[in-house]
Amino acid sequence: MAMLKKRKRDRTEQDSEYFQCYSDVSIHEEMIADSVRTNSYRMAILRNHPKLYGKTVLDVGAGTGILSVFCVQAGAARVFAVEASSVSQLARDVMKSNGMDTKVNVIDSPVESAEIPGLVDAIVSEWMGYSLMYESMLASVIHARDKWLKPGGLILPSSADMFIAPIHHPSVESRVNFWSSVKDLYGVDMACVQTFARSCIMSNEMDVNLVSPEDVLSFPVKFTSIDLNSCTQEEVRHLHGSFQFTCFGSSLMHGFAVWFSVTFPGEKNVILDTSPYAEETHWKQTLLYLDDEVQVEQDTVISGDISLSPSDINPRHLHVLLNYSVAGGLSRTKHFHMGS
Ligand SMILES: C[S@@+](CC[C@H](N)C(=O)[O-])C[C@H]1O[C@@H](n2cnc3c(N)ncnc32)[C@H](O)[C@@H]1O
Repeated sequence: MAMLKKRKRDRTEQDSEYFQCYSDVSIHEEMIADSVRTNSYRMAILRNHPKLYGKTVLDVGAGTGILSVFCVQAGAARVFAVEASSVSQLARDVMKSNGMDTKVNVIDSPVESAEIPGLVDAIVSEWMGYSLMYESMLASVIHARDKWLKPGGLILPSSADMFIAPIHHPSVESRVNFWSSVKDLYGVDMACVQTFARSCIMSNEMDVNLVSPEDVLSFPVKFTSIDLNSCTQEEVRHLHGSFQFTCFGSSLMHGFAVWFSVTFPGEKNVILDTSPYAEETHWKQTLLYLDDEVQVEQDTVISGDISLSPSDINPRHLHVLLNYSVAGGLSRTKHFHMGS
């Protein structure tokens, strides 16, 4: 029997599949309902009222249009709301419902092929995916910035930082231990499934999940930063950074958590923080599990490096390469995937 091989789709097919995901209401519902996300954008846009008043704004990936509405509320004279998925129709309805259809031009197109008359004073975009780079939407924002943003124009958000920390994750133990509890439930001994369960959980797939602050085993390390005013396509395609942690105390380490924050400039910066120490967002944290848990003690040193890049099969998907060593032991390498 012939092996089924994953067919590598061409870029157009991948993009239409990607925009199709944004044609459903549930993803927009999740984003708008994420009050940490939506209120951070709202506050950041309204606080930039002195820079937006009477100005022209480009909203890259406008979705249902809420950020464009905030821009008009902040005084923008004209907003180009560019949206490639079919929800652009809804954005148009939202503008009408809010009496903003004369100020906001909804453009149904990928930003890469949009026609914008002239340069803009500001760009706003919510482009961040899981682990910041999943979906690779930042490339579209950079494209728009280089083509349409006036020199010295405003870009919201203006920077992004990525963090990593070693973690304990109690769900690994509870899911593995579930198999030994089956005997109490139904009288059938299924403890032999535990090893398989552990290998499935601690796989090469990245897990989007929440980490409690008490399960972070050391101070986190900021391993890379992006300046949205100046970053290039090449720089953001491969993000890389190193880390060294000193553990707080005795614990079982299951892996690493990765998260990001973005900063909006203004008289007072607004920071949208997706860390385990901040209020929960729909991005949660991204977990990278080791193959086997490791016992760490107070002052155990964990060092290594991490790289993020688009997957070879689909550039919207994410590949992470992690090298790490615990207590000066053997250096280990693990590849992780999100999406493919
Ligand atoms: C994370 S959502 C944000 C939606 C909206 N701005 C909000 O804050 O609710 C990203 C949106 O950008 C759109 N998008 C992604 N890449 C795009 C591109 N190259 N051109 C136009 N729209 C794009 C997606 O279809 C999606 O609706």
